[in-house]
Amino acid sequence: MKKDAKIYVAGHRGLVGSALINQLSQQGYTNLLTRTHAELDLTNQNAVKKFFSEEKPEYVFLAAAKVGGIHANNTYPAEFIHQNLAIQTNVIHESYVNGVKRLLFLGSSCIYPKFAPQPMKEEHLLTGALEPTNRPYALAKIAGIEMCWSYNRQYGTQYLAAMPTNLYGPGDNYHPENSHVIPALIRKFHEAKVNNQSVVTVWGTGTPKREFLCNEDMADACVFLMQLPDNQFQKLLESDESASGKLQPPLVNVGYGSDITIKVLAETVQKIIGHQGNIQFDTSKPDGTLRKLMDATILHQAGWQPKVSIEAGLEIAYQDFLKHH
Ligand SMILES: NC(=O)C1=CN([C@@H]2O[C@H](COP(=O)(O)OP(=O)(O)OC[C@H]3O[C@@H](n4cnc5c(N)ncnc54)[C@H](OP(=O)(O)O)[C@@H]3O)[C@@H](O)[C@H]2O)C=CC1
Ligand SMILES: C[C@H]1O[C@H](OP(=O)(O)OP(=O)(O)OC[C@H]2O[C@@H](n3cnc4c(=O)[nH]c(N)nc43)[C@H](O)[C@@H]2O)[C@@H](O)[C@@H](O)C1=O
Repeated sequence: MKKDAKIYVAGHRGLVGSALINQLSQQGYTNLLTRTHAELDLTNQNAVKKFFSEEKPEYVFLAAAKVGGIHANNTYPAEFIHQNLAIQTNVIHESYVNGVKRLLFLGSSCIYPKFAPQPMKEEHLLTGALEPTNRPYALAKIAGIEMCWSYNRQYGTQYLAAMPTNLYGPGDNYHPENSHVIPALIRKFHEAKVNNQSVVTVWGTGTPKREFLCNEDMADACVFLMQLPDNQFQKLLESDESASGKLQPPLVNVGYGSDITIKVLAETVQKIIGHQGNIQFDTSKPDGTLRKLMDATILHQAGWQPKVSIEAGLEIAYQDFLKHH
């Protein structure tokens, strides 16, 4: 990507999109193209068509999506499948029609089977049943991967799908019910501290494990992937050398490398916030997948590693929460 290349960051005000804008700006990219949701509804086929034909971006980071935690996914399944299918279909197709050089589609670790072997490799896609709490979202993301792969095969495009693990960081959504676990716990422990409440309720049993990556690292990995020289990028698109010997979609895992239980996460957040008191587990709430650690060997072999530890990342996230609440 040349420094003056026209780069469209879809979803630039979101957790990942905002970090992408920071990362690209810091690296000297000067021609960033953005539209807010109000300016361009990516579920609107005609609006997306008009936007791409007028603007002709050269590179696309597709970080716009309907996103939420376990409760939101479970409560609004129709919105999750409809909006994600529409956004990605419109953006991927118009990228093809308008000659976009490279596109990075962001999926999610929930595309892998609920009981996939751990750590989960790219080749585990479509080898078993999905976790029910986020199946509509996961199926939309799987369709997005298949669409990237199909366009690459039929039209020779260069569309790569990156699968992030659970993300957090500055600019997160701190909604009490609809957010992911880290922003939810930051809010709960902070509110308990300022209101002198001794007990904080954490959903589920506390035993599920999650792998967490800071949005700054996620954006760094996305830019790293899009900057790969042609031969290396092409190799990721055509990675058919899996252990199973089967053809593989253009898919790459983006993870931190280790996971922790929700109980340990809650205790860590409690300590960082300085809340004194007890944690109680509400087992009427779903646990979701028990474990979903990614195997990020492909990305590591390409030369990328995360930089932000979970403790450092949680500190940064809490400071961001304090700035805005
Ligand atoms: N956060 C996480 O833990 C994980 C995220 N991912 C994936 O990473 C990507 C980025 O997620 P994240 O940054 O967390 O999500 P956010 O919800 O923070 O940001 C998504 C962005 O997309 C925009 N958007 C949503 N719908 C539309 C639409 N119809 N038209 C235009 N813009 C729209 C939102 O705008 P507005 O808010 O105004 O609607 C928002 O700016 C997504 O593909 C997500 O699936 C994958 C795994 C984990
Ligand atoms: C990234 C990923 O995010 C979603 O999946 P998830 O990993 O299950 O997401 P989560 O962050 O919401 O929960 C993680 C764990 O944490 C527990 N938990 C405890 N207490 C709270 C709590 O207060 N809020 C939330 N949200 N969870 C809590 C919760 O019960 C669960 O065991 C997908 O739907 C899908 O969107 C997706 O791809």
